[in-house]
Amino acid sequence: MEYGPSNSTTAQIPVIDLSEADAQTADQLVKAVAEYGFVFVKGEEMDFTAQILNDTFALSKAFFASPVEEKEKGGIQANNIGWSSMHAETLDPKNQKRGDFKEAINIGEFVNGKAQQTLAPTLALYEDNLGHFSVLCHRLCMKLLRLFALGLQIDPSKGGEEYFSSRHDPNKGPSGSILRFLHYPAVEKDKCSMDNVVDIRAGAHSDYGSLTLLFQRASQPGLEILTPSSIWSPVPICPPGTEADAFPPILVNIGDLMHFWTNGLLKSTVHRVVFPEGESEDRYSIAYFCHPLDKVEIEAVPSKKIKERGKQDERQNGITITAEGYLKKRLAETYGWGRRQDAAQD
Ligand SMILES: O=C(O)CCC(=O)C(=O)O
Ligand SMILES: [Fe+2]
Repeated sequence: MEYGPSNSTTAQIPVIDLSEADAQTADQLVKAVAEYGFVFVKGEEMDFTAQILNDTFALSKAFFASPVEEKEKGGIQANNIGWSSMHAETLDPKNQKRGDFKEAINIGEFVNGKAQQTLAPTLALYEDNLGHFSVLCHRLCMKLLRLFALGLQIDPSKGGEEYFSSRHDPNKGPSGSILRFLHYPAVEKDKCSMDNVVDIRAGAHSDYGSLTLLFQRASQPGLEILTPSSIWSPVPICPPGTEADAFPPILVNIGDLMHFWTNGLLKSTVHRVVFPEGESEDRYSIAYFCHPLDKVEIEAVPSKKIKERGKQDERQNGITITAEGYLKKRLAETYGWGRRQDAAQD
């Protein structure tokens, strides 16, 4: 069913206000991601403003509009950083004949406000703004990670509320966290064939890391999630009650690493991006993929809630892996980089 048709009813993803970052909010948040794998968050003190978002989207647009030769100079590398051209990525290889109808630029971590990669001239001019945006994203992720730990009732002697955030602290070492701009051009209907699902903007997949933030533009839909009953549901951009907000709430989803770490309590959900029905415009989205520090061992989380759930822990089957090892394995599977002969089996 991972390539089935879309339902017309939008997904009922909860919207949570983070202004009061208390135990009740933490509980709501954990419940939402345990059920849907996705949640919308809002709250003024997050430091994002409509202006910052508009400027960042404008920068993304300018980058994608720049000459191919310029973008190619920073082509994607095995470290997952750089520009991936149209169709270069195939997120659902079993069901796609052509690669995703998208291009993307992955920007790695900033160190003291400086990008650790050569930025194309369009982006280089705004390095400070990009660095600031990436800091705001990470700050929000740290806040969410604290709330997850609070909601999961992690043993205070084992790190308590700081259990996840301390393992994502950029001052303690590098991680695979990525700021990603995405561009999905509008395609004429007869040039793509969604009916037999040959072409898709982003194939069905789940994200790899701890959590992802996603920023969308009000008139550019396309994201869908696979619901537990195997139905594809469109994700609204401005869910009910947020229409009057200065900008749409930020969409958060759980990645596979966090799913594995919490033994499936915080759930990663399969999603995809489709061509909307009727007239469409280009879609621009911005994702922030938050990963633990490379060296972090993904050990069983000392949480009362996870224990109470009583599901068999996958890590008891002798699996020990670092965050870096986990990410490398997933990237090899997506891009065929450094693929080992046995990669498909594990
Ligand atoms: O553009 C979007 O809405 C989703 C992007 C996405 O799912 C991804 O890059 O992992
Ligand atoms: Fe994704």
